[in-house]
Amino acid sequence: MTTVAYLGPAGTYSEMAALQYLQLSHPDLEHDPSRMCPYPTIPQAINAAEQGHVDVAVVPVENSIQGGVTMTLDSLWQSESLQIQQAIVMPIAHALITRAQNLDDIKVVYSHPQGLAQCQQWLDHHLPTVQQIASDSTTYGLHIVAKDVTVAAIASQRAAEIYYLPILQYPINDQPDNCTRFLVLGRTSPTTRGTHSSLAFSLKRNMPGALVKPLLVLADRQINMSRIESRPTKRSLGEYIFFIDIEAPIDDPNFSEALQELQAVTENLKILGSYAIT
Ligand SMILES: O=C(O)C(=O)Cc1ccccc1
Repeated sequence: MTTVAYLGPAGTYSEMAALQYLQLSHPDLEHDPSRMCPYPTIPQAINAAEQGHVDVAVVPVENSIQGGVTMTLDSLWQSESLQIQQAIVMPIAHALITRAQNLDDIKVVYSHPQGLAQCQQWLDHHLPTVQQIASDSTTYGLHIVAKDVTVAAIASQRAAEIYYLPILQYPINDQPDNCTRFLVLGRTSPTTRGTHSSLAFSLKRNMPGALVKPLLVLADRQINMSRIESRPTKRSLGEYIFFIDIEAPIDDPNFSEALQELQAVTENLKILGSYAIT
């Protein structure tokens, strides 16, 4: 039985992505709640998959407006055994969930940092003096919303239904085309043939042109990158790990040869997975 770790409690966008994954990968199976394993933070969900407590973890990795989810990128780099099995892109539309009758009655608003950031202009305009509290997930604050009529949370419409709480306004995200990419991480190689691959590497020395060399390997072989992002190595200021997405499967011969060449011009090269995007 496939078990799935995700950022909880129930009603998060990660849970919606996890349910979509189960439906796509096991269309014949009936929905079984015991497959769904909520964790309070993204690193804990990833760790559960790494330790083998669950089969896969479904975690957000990038938002179309806010960019990379740094916790996911950092955990992936540190992971010894996890591979990206699949990517899932989901549209995200946020609701303001509260028992308050008017916006004027709201004193505090809770959400995940991505939720607050994706509604920043709306908040500045409609709730300029309200205290914003960043929490581990969009649904974390809903138990407080249930008790206190001056509290609101930014979460999904589905979350409002699950907790039987009213929506005062929807949608409140600043950009209508707000999307988040989620990754399915597991200890085995993906079963379906990939179309995309992800790599991460650190550089040998902090010297002029160090990043150009790996990029030239890809450019010379006409290999298209669909994303590049850097994160600090945490060793010393100014040293970075680069995360790169490639529009090619890992078993493409041209790409396999590029990987050999990349070994020579990087310090530590990690293949994070070769997978399909749904
Ligand atoms: O907190 C959630 O619901 C998540 O799954 C993380 C998140 C938050 C905001 C947008 C997309 C994902």
